[in-house]
Amino acid sequence: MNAPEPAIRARKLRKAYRHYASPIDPLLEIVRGVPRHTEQVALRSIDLEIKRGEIVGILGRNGAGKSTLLKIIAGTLERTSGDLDINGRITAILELGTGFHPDYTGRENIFMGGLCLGMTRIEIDRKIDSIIDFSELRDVIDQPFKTYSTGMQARLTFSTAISVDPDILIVDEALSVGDARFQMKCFGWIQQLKKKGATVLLVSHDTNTITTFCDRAMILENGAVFAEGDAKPMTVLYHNLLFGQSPAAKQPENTTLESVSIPDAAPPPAGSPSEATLVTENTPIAALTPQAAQTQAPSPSSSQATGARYGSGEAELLDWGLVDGQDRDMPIVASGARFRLKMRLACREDIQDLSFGFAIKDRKGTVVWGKTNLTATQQAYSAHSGDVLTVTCDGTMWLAAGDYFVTLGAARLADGTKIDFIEDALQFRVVGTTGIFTTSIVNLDSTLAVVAASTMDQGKPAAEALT
Ligand SMILES: Nc1ncnc2c1ncn2[C@@H]1O[C@H](COP(=O)(O)OP(=O)(O)OP(=O)(O)O)[C@@H](O)[C@H]1O
Repeated sequence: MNAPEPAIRARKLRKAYRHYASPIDPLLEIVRGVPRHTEQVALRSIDLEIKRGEIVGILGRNGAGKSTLLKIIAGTLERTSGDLDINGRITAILELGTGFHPDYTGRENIFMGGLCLGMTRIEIDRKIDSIIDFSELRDVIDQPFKTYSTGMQARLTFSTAISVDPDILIVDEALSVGDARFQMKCFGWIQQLKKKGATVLLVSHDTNTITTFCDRAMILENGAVFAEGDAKPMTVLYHNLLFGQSPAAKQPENTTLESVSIPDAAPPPAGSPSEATLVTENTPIAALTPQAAQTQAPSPSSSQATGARYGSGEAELLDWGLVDGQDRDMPIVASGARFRLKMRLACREDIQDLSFGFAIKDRKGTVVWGKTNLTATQQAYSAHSGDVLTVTCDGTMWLAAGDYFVTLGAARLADGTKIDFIEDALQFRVVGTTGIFTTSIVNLDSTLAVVAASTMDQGKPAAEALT
């Protein structure tokens, strides 16, 4: 049996924009037959294949060629050379309000947008109520589009675009301007679309969005596919690209990464994890203790994981860990146990505006918790060359069962420059969450009670009947 046709297939896709010094130059070029332009190559030679039903994320720095690629796939921009096969009805949300007229009302713009998307008037008439409902803009739908906030424009653009039930949906950052609740609604709709077998191509600079929603991701760099593979390793690689060494040193062009294999957590330390004792409960979170410079070598713990490391080098993390009350590594943490996250940072220079942070991510790369001295104390910290700072963060593990990763490091408060940051520096497993849904994300400290009230209680306030 033949493999099903991919939704999108590109071979040697190239795009060179022409720059003319003067508006008359294109005409002179034709008349005189002599080139009067310079070329900006936006896409060099892109090969890609996207299967039906896949959600693929595209990452890349500013100017990498993402929008150019999406516009060519969407058919709004001509390619210079190469082959492109598209199988299915395509809808693209490339820029907010594209094709929408600022003086027309929201309702009129739904009509115009719908016609541009290939719907008939009858089809639009049939769908307009559900479009307005999805946008949640019924109160202002008869006001001019130009009076809408950016988020409201995003709602109308998205709601109109998705009403055609596309086979292929292309979204270029447009969702990032909507508020968080509307974004969730859109992503929920995208998941539904995927279940129906549609293909989604999503550009986002937000790596959480990529790991949460995408099956695969692709990094564009300098107009070429730098790497592609499972979403999670691609986001780690992308961080490397942004903050680490030069791309050439990290990953050869056009290579495919295998998915990150998450090793099983090591066995628990001596003593059952459920016996994990309180770690100095009264120790303040992010207690920062400057100490005399120490030369102790890093001591890898059993829960150390691997991840990208990047930073300016003004200070260096010496060691880090997730430990219990006796300072033992906790590769396995019982739900409800106290824990301490810690790291030691050796300063090579005087640093006036230090901030430190820990974040916990789940297997998909979604940050499920994070804390810095800024959120905790709203203060930056000053350190001198030669200081070794010990940073600790104590807490109670109320995450649901599963595997998690800790990202940690130090940054400058003023401009966010990373000083020494390690993605996924630690890995741990939470166990012992009985009595909650296996799909739970957190294990809230909760009890379930049922009170049977007789019909005699009717008329009493519900709260009273339940106490
Ligand atoms: N209309 C244009 N005319 C000339 N050059 C262009 C044009 N559009 C894009 N470019 C150039 O092509 C390259 C790729 O641009 P593109 O917008 O595709 O990048 P991008 O990855 O989407 O960037 P960003 O993340 O900033 O949106 C850049 O060097 C840009 O300057």
